[in-house]
Amino acid sequence: MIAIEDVSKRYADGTVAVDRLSLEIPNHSITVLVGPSGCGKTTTLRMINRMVEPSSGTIRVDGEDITRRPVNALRQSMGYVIQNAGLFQHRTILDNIATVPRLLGWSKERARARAAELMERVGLDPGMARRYPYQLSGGQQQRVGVARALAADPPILLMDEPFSAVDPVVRRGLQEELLRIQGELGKAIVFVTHDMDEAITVGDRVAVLRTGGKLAQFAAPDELLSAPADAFVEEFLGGDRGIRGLSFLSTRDLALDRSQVFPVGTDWEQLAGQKTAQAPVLVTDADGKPLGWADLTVWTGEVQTLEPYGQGFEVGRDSLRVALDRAVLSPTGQAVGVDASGRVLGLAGQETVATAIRAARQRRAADTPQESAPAKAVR
Ligand SMILES: Nc1ncnc2c1ncn2[C@@H]1O[C@H](COP(=O)(O)OP(=O)(O)OP(=O)(O)O)[C@@H](O)[C@H]1O
Repeated sequence: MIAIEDVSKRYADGTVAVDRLSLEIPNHSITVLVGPSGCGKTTTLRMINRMVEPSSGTIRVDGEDITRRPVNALRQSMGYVIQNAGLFQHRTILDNIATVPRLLGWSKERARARAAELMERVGLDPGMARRYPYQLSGGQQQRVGVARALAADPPILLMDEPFSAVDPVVRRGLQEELLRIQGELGKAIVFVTHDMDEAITVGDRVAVLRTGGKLAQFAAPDELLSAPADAFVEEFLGGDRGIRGLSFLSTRDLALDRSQVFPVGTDWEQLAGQKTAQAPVLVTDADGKPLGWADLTVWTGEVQTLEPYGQGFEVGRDSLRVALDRAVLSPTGQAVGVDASGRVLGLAGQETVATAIRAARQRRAADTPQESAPAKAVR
């Protein structure tokens, strides 16, 4: 654990960048520092690896005051990733990644073998090993930056706006990749961004700083969205925080309706005469996978041309936000809930989703353990 205890930083010109900051950053989690430009995020991060020395206060790693450790040893225990990756332009991708192991005295072969392993881990094609940074896209360069920071397997990873310089689509890919890697490696990651959406996507806990380097709120993303500490945090979170908060509520307990789901081979003529046929029905293939919507109210002797069902949601994996989105976009107002292999489990209309939202809110208000556990956004 990294413990920042009552730390302040006043630069030589008198600027107070960080003001009496206290934070506990647990192992095996991603802690995000977020806030407007100049609020002291980078200064805080750099005090952890002693690129900047605090004016007062103490920082401990696993209980030990970091000023007691030799700076080199401290930095080797912390991978560091910066915006634009900061790669060595005259070195190949493989040798960029092998930099720290080589500094630690590993043989060239061992360091390169480790670098090749890391390329695979961060999703880089092995064919890129011999290329130079300028021959890679911005997103690929960032992956190299992450691989390089992980090369000596440090327990701590410091990331300063690592994905800010790439376009939004690539950025989302990098965020997902980071979460996947973290799921495998379980580092203590401190991640700086000025983008609240990014903070909420990658963070287990988010520290919101205000100008002048003061902590405004330190909380799990769903708590930030549902209970911002003050007007500053609320404004920084931006609009539609209610809808965004649905990303943290699971579809696991949705009351799905199966009464309007029928497989091919159903006796449609008989069904057309029944009450169920007054609403659109979802037709599935023999395997239970959705084919499309059919309208049996105007029976012409065969099933009307099927209307595409659009996209479904995976029950338990996707969030209520996704389910609501699918219901809003559905031609029938019903979202199609499927299992991991794509078979239909049932339908959920907007009202069903709204009921699930109310139930989740009530559970949260009652603070049952199920809802009070630190939440990571489902999809
Ligand atoms: N070496 C320095 N000397 C004097 N002031 C500094 C120095 N480095 C940073 N500052 C000031 O300290 C404050 C915090 O800067 P810092 O870079 O930590 O903020 P930040 O939140 O990371 O900003 P950004 O999002 O724009 O990168 C700013 O007012 C900045 O101008």
